[in-house]
Amino acid sequence: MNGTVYKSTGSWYTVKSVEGDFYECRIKGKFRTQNIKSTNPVAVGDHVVFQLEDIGDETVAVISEIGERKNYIIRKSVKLSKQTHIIAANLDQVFLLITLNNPPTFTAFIDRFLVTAEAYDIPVVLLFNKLDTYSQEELDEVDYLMGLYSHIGYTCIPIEAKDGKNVDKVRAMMVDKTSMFAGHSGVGKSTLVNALEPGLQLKTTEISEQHLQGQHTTTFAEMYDLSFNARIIDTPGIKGFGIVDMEQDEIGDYFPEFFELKSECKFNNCLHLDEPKCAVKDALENDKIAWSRYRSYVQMLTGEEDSPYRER
Ligand SMILES: Nc1nc2c(ncn2[C@@H]2O[C@H](COP(=O)(O)OP(=O)(O)OP(=O)(O)O)[C@@H](O)[C@H]2O)c(=O)[nH]1
Ligand SMILES: [Zn+2]
Repeated sequence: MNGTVYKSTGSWYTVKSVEGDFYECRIKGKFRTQNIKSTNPVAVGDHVVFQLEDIGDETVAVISEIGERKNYIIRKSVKLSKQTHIIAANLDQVFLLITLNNPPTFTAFIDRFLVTAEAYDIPVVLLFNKLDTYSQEELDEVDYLMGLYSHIGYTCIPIEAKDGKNVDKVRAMMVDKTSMFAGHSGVGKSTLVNALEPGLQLKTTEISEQHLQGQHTTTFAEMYDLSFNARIIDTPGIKGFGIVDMEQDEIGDYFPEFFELKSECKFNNCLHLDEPKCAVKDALENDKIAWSRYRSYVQMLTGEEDSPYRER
């Protein structure tokens, strides 16, 4: 049978078959995990093949194969820093919620997130939330940012999650897809999910209560079916994408507007810093590339880890 992994606890996997039934599955033997040193061979979102097998008196569902992943997001395992933990696989899109205030979302954070998503090969949609709380000046800033990012090619939607404004636009984009929501704590992720699907209880609060009690819990991602033929992957306790290891000369390729100009730079390995005849620097001087984007790029390149804009 074929199915998709909805939940994983480390030894058991909840799989939904294409027929729509849920099975608690085990895995058997060793899996080739596409050259990733990962602590978990099967992740939420994985497409799997499984069989019902009789073991003794019991019938057990056993996963025997994992389909090729179109993308996946990983974290370093806490205990074994060289090993990684696959959080989720086969995401169609991630919605990044952005607020100018309460909390502030800096462009450096947005850009770092976008670069990581480009590296993971996951499309991002930018949702500018809490528009009802902004002054005219802040609304102008939102307009500017939406212009900037939509020009690069990212879909931008202004929303008010609390009173449901434009939530229908988000819903329409989610149909037939597997999505994830990201953004700083307090940007309105839970509020938006509640507006999209009233009554859906995600694990977020449960986890933070456990944290308050000082308990260490491993957080596992979980997939949920929504009533309008959409799926979301909830990753309790995980706010951003973390940091992907990237080679220096690869970072610029994940800024789409830089990548587009790269072939016009004099040197094909141009890092767009002080090289002569750099098309990216030219575009920057001519206001065709935003300074905020270039600043984020240089920050990532030079690894200014102590920057106040660093991802939380
Ligand atoms: N005024 C206004 N408040 C909003 C809006 N969206 C969310 N909020 C409020 O912002 C606060 C934080 O929202 P949450 O949905 O809990 O934020 P979150 O991103 O889920 O936060 P974490 O669970 O910490 O990651 C709540 O008090 C919401 O009511 C909005 O569009 N307008
Ligand atoms: Zn260049």
